[in-house]
Amino acid sequence: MSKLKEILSEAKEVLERVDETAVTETAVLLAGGQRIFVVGEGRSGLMAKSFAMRMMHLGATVYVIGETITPSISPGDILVAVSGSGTTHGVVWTAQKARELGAFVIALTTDDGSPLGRSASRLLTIPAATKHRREGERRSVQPLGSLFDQCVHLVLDSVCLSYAELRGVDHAAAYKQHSNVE
Ligand SMILES: O=C([C@H](O)CO)[C@H](O)[C@H](O)COP(=O)(O)O
Repeated sequence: MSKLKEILSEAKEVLERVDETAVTETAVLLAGGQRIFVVGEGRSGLMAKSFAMRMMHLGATVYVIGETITPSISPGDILVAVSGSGTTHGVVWTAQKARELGAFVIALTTDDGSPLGRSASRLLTIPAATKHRREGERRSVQPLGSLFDQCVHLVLDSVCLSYAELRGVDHAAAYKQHSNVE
């Protein structure tokens, strides 16, 4: 099998096990109009940022934790936390702190029982391999958490698609929000 086909086959297997109702419900929650914050480290953080960018195009008020222009989090805000392992210190700490501050936390992780999973108000479980290759975790031919990253990206794009439908944002409206200084 070609490498590309192998990756597609791995991602398909994981995505078929993602709870689509949870994906739709996530979009409904986000379309509620609250401010959205995202957090993640490394490649998980890049997936979170990519989601934040598209949500901005779709009209959401969205911030990336750790950026200089990110304001304080308040009750009613939603934090989307991405961590394959669910144990990355900064992400777990941010999720716990956000809950204490009254925010709603949506976690994307492979492990519902992880510290991040246990800190979340709602889970979007992605049953992929992580960089730790823990016992019971899905196998992958790809290095580190690549399979998790790919699947998170597609799941969050699916959230974006539902969000766009719910908010009545079409391609033309999203395009208007796209940077015009690049
Ligand atoms: O960057 C990462 C690494 O390359 C694995 O693919 C991870 O995303 C980063 O280390 C954070 O880990 P998790 O919080 O377990 O996703």
